[in-house]
Amino acid sequence: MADPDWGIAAYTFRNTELPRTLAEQDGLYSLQVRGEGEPRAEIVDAISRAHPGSETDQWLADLASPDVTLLTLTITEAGYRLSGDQDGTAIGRVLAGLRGRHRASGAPIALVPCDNLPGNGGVLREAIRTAAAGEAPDFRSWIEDHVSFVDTVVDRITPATTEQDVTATARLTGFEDRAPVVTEPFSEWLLAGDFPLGRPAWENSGARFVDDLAAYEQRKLWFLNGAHTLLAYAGPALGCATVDEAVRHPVLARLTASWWDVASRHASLPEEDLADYRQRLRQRFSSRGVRHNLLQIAADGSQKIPARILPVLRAERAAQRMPDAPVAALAGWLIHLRDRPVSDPRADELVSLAHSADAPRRVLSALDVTLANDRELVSAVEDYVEHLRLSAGRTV
Ligand SMILES: NC(=O)c1ccc[n+]([C@@H]2O[C@H](COP(=O)([O-])OP(=O)(O)OC[C@H]3O[C@@H](n4cnc5c(N)ncnc54)[C@H](O)[C@@H]3O)[C@@H](O)[C@H]2O)c1
Ligand SMILES: O=P(O)(O)OC[C@@H](O)[C@@H](O)[C@H](O)[C@H](O)CO
Repeated sequence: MADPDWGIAAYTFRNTELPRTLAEQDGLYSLQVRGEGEPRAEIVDAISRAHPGSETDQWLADLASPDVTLLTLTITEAGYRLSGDQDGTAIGRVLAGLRGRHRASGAPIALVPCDNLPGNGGVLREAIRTAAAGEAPDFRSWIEDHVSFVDTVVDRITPATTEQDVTATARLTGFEDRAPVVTEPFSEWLLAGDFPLGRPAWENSGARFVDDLAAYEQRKLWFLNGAHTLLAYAGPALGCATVDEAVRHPVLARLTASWWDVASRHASLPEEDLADYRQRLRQRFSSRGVRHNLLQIAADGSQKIPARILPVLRAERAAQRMPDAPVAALAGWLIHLRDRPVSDPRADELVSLAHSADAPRRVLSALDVTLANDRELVSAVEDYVEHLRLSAGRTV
């Protein structure tokens, strides 16, 4: 492990099976790295304890303890949304933990979101501030002074584990592991922010600490996640199920390259850097080592498209251009909302809009009213739905 002086107390609030499985395995799990050559596996011993979120007292005790110096969160993009009642949400649970910490020791803490959101540290800060609006003033000012919100970019393609992964890992390690993780060889973890009570030596495992990661975050969200989103919606419309299959489809390969060309026009990093990242992405996406299911990536489009696709599309429309790749992503999303099981915090509203008359405009307006008022764009999305339908040779 990166730093044997540290250990992780892991909590999952929705999946009650995983902490039980991990506890039965003494927190050990195997990491299988699959690239183009032979897969390799290692046993990870970073987790000291695993708890279901129902162990509220333990959660509160951990967060109150000054021995706990940081909290990472991986709760998907949708996890940062606030609804009326915070109880039972991830943000509500973190706030309850901070309240206890303030009362108990008042020790500072670093919060480290690891989800694919632009400015994820700032997003978390705003969510906590909003949730704490009705709290006592001294607690609110303690949050401002003692809680550090760290920005991160986590870049490693790690699809959900399948039963085949479980079997293959057992064959490789000889260890019967019910919670293996399968990933690719590439990995990049960037962090920017303060750790007031210290942190593990993550740099020993390749993490990089930078002052400002906005340009890297933009590159990752647009080039990797934006292309994933494009493929997740246009891919199934053309009969593809996984990322590696999709990038071998001639129409999708061309759209992906076109997306990267368009995104390059507006990205902040130098052209050589973007070209190098694209080159690596081509290899990463086409690897048959990790089979990344497009329907997994298709979840929560309403939370992902605004960060990954719309900034580039807006910049292109401002320049009076109509690039086909972002239009294809939106058209594919419309087909997805009509035809597939939709997992999204706004699913009911979006599915109903997608089946309404004037669907392209109304679905777009759920994301951005200005874009929905762009008649040329609405009509391009409508035409692209038809184009995908004809390309697939099926009725949408
Ligand atoms: N897997 C990857 O390749 C990868 C790489 C980089 C970043 N990420 C980020 O991590 C996130 C999670 O990916 P994962 O592979 O760990 O997925 P996962 O399905 O294994 O874990 C998601 C976790 O989030 C929880 N969750 C889901 N919706 C939630 C909500 N509304 N509120 C609170 N918790 C919620 C689930 O219970 C689960 O514990 C992604 O959405 C992405 O933002 C993933
Ligand atoms: O649910 P998402 O779209 O945020 O994530 C799905 C994949 O795009 C994502 O997990 C990538 O594999 C990851 O971001 C690579 O670093």
